[in-house]
Amino acid sequence: MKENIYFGTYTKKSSQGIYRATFDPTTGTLSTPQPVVAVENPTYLTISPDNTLLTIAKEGPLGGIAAYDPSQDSYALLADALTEEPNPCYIAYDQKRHFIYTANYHTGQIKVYQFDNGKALTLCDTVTHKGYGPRHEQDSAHIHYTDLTPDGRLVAVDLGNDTITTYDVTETGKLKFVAVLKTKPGLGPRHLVFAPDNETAYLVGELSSTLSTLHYDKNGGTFALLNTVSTIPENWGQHNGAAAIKISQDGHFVYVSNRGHDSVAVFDVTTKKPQLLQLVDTKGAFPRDFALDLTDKFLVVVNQETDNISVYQRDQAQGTLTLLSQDIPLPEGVCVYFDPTNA
Ligand SMILES: O=C1O[C@H](COP(=O)(O)O)[C@@H](O)[C@H](O)[C@H]1O
Repeated sequence: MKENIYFGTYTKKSSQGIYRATFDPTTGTLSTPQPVVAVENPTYLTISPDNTLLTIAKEGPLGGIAAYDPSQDSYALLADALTEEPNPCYIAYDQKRHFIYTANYHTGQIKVYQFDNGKALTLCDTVTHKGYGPRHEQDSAHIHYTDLTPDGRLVAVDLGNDTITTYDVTETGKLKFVAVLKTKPGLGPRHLVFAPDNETAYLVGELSSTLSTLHYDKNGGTFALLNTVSTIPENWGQHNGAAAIKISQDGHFVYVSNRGHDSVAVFDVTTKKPQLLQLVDTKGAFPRDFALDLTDKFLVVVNQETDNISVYQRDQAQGTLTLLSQDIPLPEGVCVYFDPTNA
């Protein structure tokens, strides 16, 4: 069965908003993405299990989130929550509690919304981080990611103050601080993924171009650092900002995109000490995001600055990638999302 794939974009140049394409997992063929939702800066998106498209959104000076109905081609707007502030950069949905969480890089804030009946978005809580780091990009807190831990806490990754913070979520959507891990100064943590064992997490450091292995202890809600490796070659002398991180369904391989080196780094993580297997050229500039398809046999990456998508076949036993295509057009691509509801 063909898979639906959505692309979030910046709309600073020619992009019209959210794009959708179909992906054939028997051949690895991706159709040319077409615009489906006209919205400013849908830079991150997700689809809830009950089939609501939730996205970062902007409307002139207002920033926030919006919810659309993807069951019809009109993608009717169900609800939005926009206020006078920069738009966030990450959105997550909590199916069990019907909450939505956002991370805002610019304000250093996490917001929690209730999404009842799929019709109204009510703000339940706002948490503001403080602090900074040694790099010029770390002038203040810059939360880049917030999502659920496997045991239902919330974890926030702050690039600005080099922290990984865990929160409990109350029934009314309030966040209660649990614990914080301070990384090496200047690491610039951006995103993390959990392994299927639910106690190992892999963290990408944007400013340091690193991949760190963390141990998550669900009893105390704490993270501990196990090791850190580079995502780029030692002799790379130009700018690089590591960006997206994904893990294979079997938990054996981790993938990280490198903006600058313009590659995807492939790691074997079977021993929990990542071993670099491959650095594949993304055939474009600034690979901001990528995703493994629903079968885990392919990887699709968007090159933000060259407006193209590249597709790779993934060897499921070895973890390695082989380029299949590199010239599928997509303006200002920043998010790749396979719709899990059409699996
Ligand atoms: O990875 C990055 O993300 C931040 C946050 O995204 P934004 O769309 O909320 O601005 C961005 O500012 C930064 O340039 C980029 O490297």
